[in-house]
Amino acid sequence: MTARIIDGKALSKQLREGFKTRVSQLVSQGVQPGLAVILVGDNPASRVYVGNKVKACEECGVRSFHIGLPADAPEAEVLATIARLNADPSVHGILIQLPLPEQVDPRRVLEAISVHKDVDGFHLYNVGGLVVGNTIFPPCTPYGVQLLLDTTGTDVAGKNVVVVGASNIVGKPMALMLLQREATVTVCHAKTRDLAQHTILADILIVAAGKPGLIVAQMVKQGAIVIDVGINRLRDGPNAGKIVGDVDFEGVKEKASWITPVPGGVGPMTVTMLIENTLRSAERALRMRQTDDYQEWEAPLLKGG
Ligand SMILES: Nc1nc2c(c(=O)[nH]1)N[C@@H](CN(C=O)c1ccc(C(=O)N[C@@H](CCC(=O)O)C(=O)O)cc1)CN2
Repeated sequence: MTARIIDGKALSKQLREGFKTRVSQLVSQGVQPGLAVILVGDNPASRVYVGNKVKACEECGVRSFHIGLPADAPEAEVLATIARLNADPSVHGILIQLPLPEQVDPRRVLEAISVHKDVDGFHLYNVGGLVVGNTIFPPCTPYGVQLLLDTTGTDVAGKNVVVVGASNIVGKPMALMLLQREATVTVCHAKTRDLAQHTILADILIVAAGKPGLIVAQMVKQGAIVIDVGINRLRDGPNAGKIVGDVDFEGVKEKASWITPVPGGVGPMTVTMLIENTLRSAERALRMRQTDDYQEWEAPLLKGG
């Protein structure tokens, strides 16, 4: 059996078409959705990702504000930039591209973003919301994976899901989102002994470890759904420069029922869900303006955020 492909590029295209209608509706009510993207330094991969985010904004009619800060920008300058954007009503979403240079503490910076504009979903309030199944902005990559899984028509309730990788931006939130949907979730990480003994039991295998070729066919259950979140640029060998995931695609596709490619699987969905969250934020801002009552849909805690 050869797996069917879960096409993140195609789903992204379809979702972005729908976004254009939502943007028109917002604009007709006087709200132009806006996303601010902060890049500190000039990491080449980060520059590409930020460029993709700005391009996606243009495609969907979202106004983008690209703020570039030098690699040696002090943390105070980053915090001051965020404070300015928090107060700017034309900005509905703020994201700071990760990783950050070492002089800038990512936690301090992420906590400085208003929870109302935290479209990456990395603020502690949103992270905590995942634990109780009620977050304002789900983090973009796991949110995208959830939609990709939905396209297979699979109900995750009761399924064995194994998440390989326990990062704060993918593995941990992914596990919480699937637990909320009543999956039986196992999280594996760098210290996990005998990874294959876990992965072989997975009805759904989600891999976000950042290690090319980590998952090979013998580690995968026949008929499993395999989602590859890894994005690795090969440095050496005949394929140097090529982008690959964490899964040996050619081998595993002969065993899985569904599989995401890299590129063209999860990556494009990360950017698409960022636009979804930005639109959601602009729609919330409009509702707040119309009713002047935050408590109608959010906890009072948010009032000062
Ligand atoms: N503030 C954030 N920083 C980072 C995040 C994030 O969600 N928020 N995630 C990653 C990087 N990332 C988005 O920022 C990201 C990575 C890759 C892709 C993507 O579309 N990949 C393509 C291949 C790209 C290529 O050819 O180079 C694909 O998989 O098809 C989108 C977003 C870390 N930082």
